[in-house]
Amino acid sequence: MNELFPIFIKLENLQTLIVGGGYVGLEKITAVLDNSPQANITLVSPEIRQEIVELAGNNDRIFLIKRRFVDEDLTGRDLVIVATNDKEENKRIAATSRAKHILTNVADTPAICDFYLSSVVRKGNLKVAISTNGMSPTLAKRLKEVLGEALPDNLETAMQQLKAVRDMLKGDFAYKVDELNRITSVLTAPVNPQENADKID
Ligand SMILES: C[C@@]1(CC(=O)O)c2cc3[nH]c(cc4nc(cc5[nH]c(cc(n2)[C@H]1CCC(=O)O)[C@@](C)(CC(=O)O)[C@@H]5CCC(=O)O)C(CC(=O)O)=C4CCC(=O)O)c(CCC(=O)O)c3CC(=O)O
Ligand SMILES: NC(=O)C1=CN([C@@H]2O[C@H](COP(=O)(O)OP(=O)(O)OC[C@H]3O[C@@H](n4cnc5c(N)ncnc54)[C@H](O)[C@@H]3O)[C@@H](O)[C@H]2O)C=CC1
Repeated sequence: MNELFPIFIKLENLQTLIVGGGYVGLEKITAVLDNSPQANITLVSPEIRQEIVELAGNNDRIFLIKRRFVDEDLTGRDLVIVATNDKEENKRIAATSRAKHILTNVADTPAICDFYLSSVVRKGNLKVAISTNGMSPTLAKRLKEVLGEALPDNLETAMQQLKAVRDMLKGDFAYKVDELNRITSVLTAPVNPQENADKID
């Protein structure tokens, strides 16, 4: 069973630290920025991939520190992603970070992560995050592709119309819930068997 609790975080309100500026560091900073372009990110690493340097060049919320991690780098951070190629150092950084109650992800050791990144389907305001509980990130990536194709593009219009109705509805909470459930019931109603039979004919 997957016991992870999914939440959607406003990273622009938090301070994120990424340790390691190699391939995985690049993947993680890209994942963060694709979802949360306003995120405040500090990345510390003695060697930093050119793609990361370019990202930082175009974004004044990204700070690069070109040296090895020191414990003081954790000061003022809310979220840490550890992605060096030194497994033992990754473990040590994670232990120090957790001791400071900072939510910590360690790219090469799921067992000591407080959270995992997910595969993300995005359609306008809709976002679906997929977790395989660390079992198969590749399956998560494939499912993202399948769901992305399957979800209709007009969901954004539906969402905007429902928001307008939601903003318009007067009355108490229970009334609003009833109304919104009534209007959207068509989305989950079983398809009329007679209608299907007509189509087959
Ligand atoms: C536990 C977790 C922790 C975390 O990183 O947060 C984790 C751990 C590990 N990943 C590894 C490998 C790969 N990871 C990817 C890809 C992604 N990995 C992501 C998340 C997660 N990866 C978390 C669990 C998510 C879940 O529950 O499903 C995604 C979804 C999100 C993101 O990273 O942004 C992103 C897809 C994004 C997308 O495109 O949608 C690929 C495929 C590829 O790159 O094409 C490969 C190679 C193929 C393979 O191994 O499957 C290894 C072995 C390293 C080694 O062998 O050295 C470990 C460590 C281990 O398992 O021990
Ligand atoms: N979670 C995931 O999605 C995946 C995780 N991994 C794992 O992630 C780890 C990193 O892999 P890559 O990025 O490919 O390695 P890499 O060799 O490309 O990059 C490692 C980076 O860490 C930096 N570094 C080393 N020691 C450091 C320190 N003390 N402080 C700060 N930075 C330091 C290096 O300068 C380098 O920039 C590996 O252990 C790998 O097994 C690999 C693939 C996917």
